[in-house]
Amino acid sequence: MEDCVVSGYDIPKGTRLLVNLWKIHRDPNIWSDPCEFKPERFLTNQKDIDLKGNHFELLPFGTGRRMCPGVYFALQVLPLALANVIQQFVINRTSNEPIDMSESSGLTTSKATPLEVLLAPRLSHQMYHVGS
Ligand code: HEM
Repeated sequence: MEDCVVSGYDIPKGTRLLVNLWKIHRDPNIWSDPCEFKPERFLTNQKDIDLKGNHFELLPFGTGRRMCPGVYFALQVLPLALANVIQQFVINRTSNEPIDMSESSGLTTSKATPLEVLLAPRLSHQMYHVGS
């Protein structure tokens, strides 16, 4: 390792650098309304974005040689798991209050206020049979 310069900043060798993905993922030069929950952006103007570490404006799985080795597994399983929940349950809110989207701080970001929902079976009860 050697001393280096990143974007004009002198970085001595041995420095531990943490990349602030929260900031990158809310860069207003890339994302319109960066703090708004707009999943449809990935079906429209950002539909060609690559999640696998090649487009540095969105790095949910990291990038480079230490990026997440579970990326392909996660991308296969997550839509299946979500589709199963949506297919099998009617999901309702417990109140009509606007959803509090504020975030807690930490190494990873989660909702400051948990979202409470009610799940009701959508299918006939035989469809939920598990075990022997
Ligand atoms: C939505 C699901 C997931 C997300 C968003 C995610 C995200 C990440 C991120 C951001 C890293 C750090 C990459 C870096 O340091 O640059 C990581 C590392 C890692 N992930 Fe995932 N991950 C997910 C699912 C999984 C799954 C399903 C597995 C295993 C089956 C997995 C196994 C690992 C391992 C072993 C590392 C450490 C890699 C290393 O340090 O070399 N992840 N993941």
